Amino acid sequence: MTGYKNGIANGTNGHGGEVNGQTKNAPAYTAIENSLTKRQQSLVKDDYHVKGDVAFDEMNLWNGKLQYTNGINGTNGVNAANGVNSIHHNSKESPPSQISNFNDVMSYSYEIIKEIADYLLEKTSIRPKIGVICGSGLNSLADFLTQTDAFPYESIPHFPISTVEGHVGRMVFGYLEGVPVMCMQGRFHYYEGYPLSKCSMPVRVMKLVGCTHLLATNAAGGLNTKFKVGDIMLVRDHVNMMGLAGNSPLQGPNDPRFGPRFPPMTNAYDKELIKIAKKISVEMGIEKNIHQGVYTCLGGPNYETVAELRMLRTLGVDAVGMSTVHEVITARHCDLTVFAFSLITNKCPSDYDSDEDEANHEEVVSVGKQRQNLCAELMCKMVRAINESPQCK
Ligand SMILES: O=P(O)(O)O[C@H]1O[C@H](CO)[C@@H](O)[C@H]1O
Ligand SMILES: Nc1nc2[nH]cnc2c(=O)[nH]1
Repeated sequence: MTGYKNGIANGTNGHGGEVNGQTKNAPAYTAIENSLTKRQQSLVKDDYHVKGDVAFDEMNLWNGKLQYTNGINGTNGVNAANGVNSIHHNSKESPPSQISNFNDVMSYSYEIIKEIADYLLEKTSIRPKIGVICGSGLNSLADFLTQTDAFPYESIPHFPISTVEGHVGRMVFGYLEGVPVMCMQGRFHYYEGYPLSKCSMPVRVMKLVGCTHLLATNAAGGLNTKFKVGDIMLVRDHVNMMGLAGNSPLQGPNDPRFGPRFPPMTNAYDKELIKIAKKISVEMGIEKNIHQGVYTCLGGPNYETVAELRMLRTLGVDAVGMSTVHEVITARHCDLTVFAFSLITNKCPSDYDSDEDEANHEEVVSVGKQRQNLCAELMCKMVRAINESPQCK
């Protein structure tokens, strides 16, 4: 292991750093800073003032200089942008023990994600504006793309593989309604054994490929008694149960090239796009089957007990699944505009004597397949609307 010492700088990405106590200029960093939106700049600036921020504390970003007093160069070839604060841990040969999932949070540096994005951009001439994630049973949404270039996950450097039935495991580039998109035909879940940061890593790839929007779909259990199987819930908000329990895709060193240490989530799901989706549902004549609501993600893979479902309902949750929330947090962190919908694939029982069948994945996938055309139509119309929205210009 390279080991790490106080003040070691990164040499690979043009950043300066403090080497043996001397500060170097960081021109590349200024370019990154300039590329951030005003909102991000102000948040990153706030961030910089937060004492104890893991990766970038003691960083003099605003003078165009990057000073790491406690940067780390080392494990898995990471650079100082992923440096870990060693204030509590000086000059040791092993990762700080207080970061229990150290290798996980270090495994997808900005440079690695850039490498993935560059790999894809080199292999396709399509320049997507919108990243789409297909939920369980909704893989066929990708079949609506035209002029496609498809990349099985195992062919993409550093990519995890998809292990869940109903998730094909390909990144498909193509056009929907003439709009360039990239589509994850299969997502990664926490229950597959991937840390949340890895599950949502492709969202950062979407950002670096040039997307401005994320359109996420999922299969979910309906808690709201008004929801019927086959209905669609436009996600208005989420309750981040895993986050409340201390698990976040943004855990670990923050790299401000993606976004600020403490991103807000007040308007995680774009209001305008929800309005547009409602209008579209009227045009499609399915307004009775479209609802708005709150989604939550649990770790899975087991479905919920009746007591858990009652608790979630009390908390104001309308639909429950095992995905999306960490993807949305990652997307908002890097300033992608988000639209998401859940296909209600099963009803969640509220008592032990319920007539409802117990949730099972076959049913989930089968309802997805039955409703794929409806979901595809909504998705196509939303893609067209997003493309016409001012943020996409
Ligand atoms: O969220 P998506 O991937 O659509 O799938 C949902 O359906 C599966 C369970 O049947 C879980 O993976 C859950 O998250
Ligand atoms: N957690 C969870 N995920 C789902 N995905 C599809 N249906 C369900 C459900 O009832 N619960």
